[in-house]
Amino acid sequence: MPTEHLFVDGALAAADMARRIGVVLGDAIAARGLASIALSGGRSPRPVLEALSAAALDWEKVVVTLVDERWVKPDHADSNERLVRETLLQGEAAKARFVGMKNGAADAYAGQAACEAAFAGLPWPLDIVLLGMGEDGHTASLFPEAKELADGLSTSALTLAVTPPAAPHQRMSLSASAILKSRHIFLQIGGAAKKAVYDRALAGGPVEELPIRVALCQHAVSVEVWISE
Ligand SMILES: O=C1O[C@H](COP(=O)(O)O)[C@@H](O)[C@H](O)[C@H]1O
Repeated sequence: MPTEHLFVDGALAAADMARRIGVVLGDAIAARGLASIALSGGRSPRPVLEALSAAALDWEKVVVTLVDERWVKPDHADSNERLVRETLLQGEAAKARFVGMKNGAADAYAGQAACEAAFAGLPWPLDIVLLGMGEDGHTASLFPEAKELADGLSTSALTLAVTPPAAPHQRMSLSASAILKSRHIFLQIGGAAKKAVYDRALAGGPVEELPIRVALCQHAVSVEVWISE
């Protein structure tokens, strides 16, 4: 069962999540000399990343990467790399080592091998994988009904290319096995619609129906969830 942090206000939830991330990264640096975090994109993480950017950490010892990426140029409005650069990687936090998913290949499928090679060089297990969730139950870019979902749930590769059935842009995503190669999974759930999906996912059922169950219905990695109204 995940540890739930409940907030009436999304801004308070984001501030608390940023504080907790800072503690875990600081502890990792103290214990191992290095900290690592994989970040989700979309709308939800923005206030968390802005707050985290101000954390008093030895940022040169932090590796920042992505849980998923849209196959668009890094200056595109939908780029998760752009989100991370504009929010987290500012001031002292710009000293962190960023490893993105997008490369120069023409599409995500052609770019997967180079992305996989880059991700093989990350310090696994990652200290934190920060997940979001769509109202369809997708997490990272593991979408229900995507033709790549079965592969994403079973492959031992760290990454895979995905075409979302109903969302724009090809994606690169962490696989389920990579998400679980982590010391902590943190999840953001904002609003009543996502809370209803979260409750349904927790109740159990096929992971193919609600891929967020990759994180919620397992016992190998501790999961903390920040829930706001
Ligand atoms: O497409 C994506 O969606 C989910 C949820 O995004 P949000 O905008 O509803 O917060 C996100 O976790 C994922 O990383 C992103 O690429």
